[in-house]
Amino acid sequence: MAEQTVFLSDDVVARFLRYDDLIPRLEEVMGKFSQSDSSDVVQPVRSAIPIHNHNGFLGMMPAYIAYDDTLCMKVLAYYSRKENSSLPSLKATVLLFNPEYGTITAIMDGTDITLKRTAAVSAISAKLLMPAQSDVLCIIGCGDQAVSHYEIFTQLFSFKEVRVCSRRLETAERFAAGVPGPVKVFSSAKEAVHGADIIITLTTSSEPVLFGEWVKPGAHVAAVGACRPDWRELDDVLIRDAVIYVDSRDGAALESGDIILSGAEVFAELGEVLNGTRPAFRNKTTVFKSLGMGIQDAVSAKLVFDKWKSSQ
Ligand SMILES: NC(=O)C1=CN([C@@H]2O[C@H](COP(=O)(O)OP(=O)(O)OC[C@H]3O[C@@H](n4cnc5c(N)ncnc54)[C@H](O)[C@@H]3O)[C@@H](O)[C@H]2O)C=CC1
Ligand SMILES: O=C([O-])C1=[NH+]CCC1
Repeated sequence: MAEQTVFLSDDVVARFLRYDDLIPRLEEVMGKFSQSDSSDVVQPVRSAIPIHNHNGFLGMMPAYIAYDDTLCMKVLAYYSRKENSSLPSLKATVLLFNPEYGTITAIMDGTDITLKRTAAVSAISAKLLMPAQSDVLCIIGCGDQAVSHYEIFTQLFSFKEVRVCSRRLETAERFAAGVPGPVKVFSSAKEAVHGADIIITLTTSSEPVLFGEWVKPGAHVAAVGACRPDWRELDDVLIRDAVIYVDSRDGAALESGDIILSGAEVFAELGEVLNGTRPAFRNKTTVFKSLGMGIQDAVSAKLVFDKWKSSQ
């Protein structure tokens, strides 16, 4: 019973967390989450407390996955940083428990888990919802999440063109110089998204950065930032005209400023599309509003721990 808690650094986590293992596990757990009659997956909406003095919040994300007997909790600290800050916006730590005794099996740095599982979930939304012929990908916001999103989107799909835009041109240029493939840098989001088939918003903005009148009809938008009830990344026109998919309806109703403040109706959870109980409207303009879920961290942490353990 008295196992020793192991500490896994971000390098170790990154070494054992691979997209090809992660994606099927995320699809499975999000599908189970969206089965209303299932108690296989337990996950409350994230609770958050403000860190007033430092312009941030602390979020707690517990989850229990009965079918895999995984008990986990991610704790994340998010900060609205100044553009020139050298500090990251997000620090996360993942606790993996022994579900029988309640002891802590592993404490992992949550950075790589958060980057990869978020990008993988956006890629799942794209697989289901982006137009069948998708040639142009546009990424708005060129921070840490942009790197993981670029990585998985260019691995899984073949785009003819990848465009990026950020609040400052230098940030987008630095991103373009750091990734392996060709990327077109834009100084204006309006120009960057013109004609794009898929747009990913990955900003720390609390005001809209993407407007419906710029978006090509039928495009798919994965909106990953704006995770508080009074923050926006999308304007009312886009969110009201699109078919809205979310990771969790309960999460969206409590945490997403884009949904709450626009009064938009959520059409489906991604898990419902995965289960085949709600359709994927590839021909319509779609938005996937991502907020992040504890169950996504839990399957990632279990995967990392199992791989690490079998390597010992
Ligand atoms: N849905 C989910 O599961 C998760 C969402 N997030 C969210 O993703 C977003 C990005 O996270 P990170 O990449 O870690 O942050 P970061 O701080 O590394 O990068 C943010 C980027 O947004 C850009 N930006 C800020 N305001 C902008 C504007 N008005 N127009 C264009 N670009 C702008 C910044 O220049 C920067 O390049 C954050 O909002 C974070 O909360 C992060 C983790 C999980
Ligand atoms: O799920 C997550 O880790 C986060 N969602 C928004 C900020 C971090």
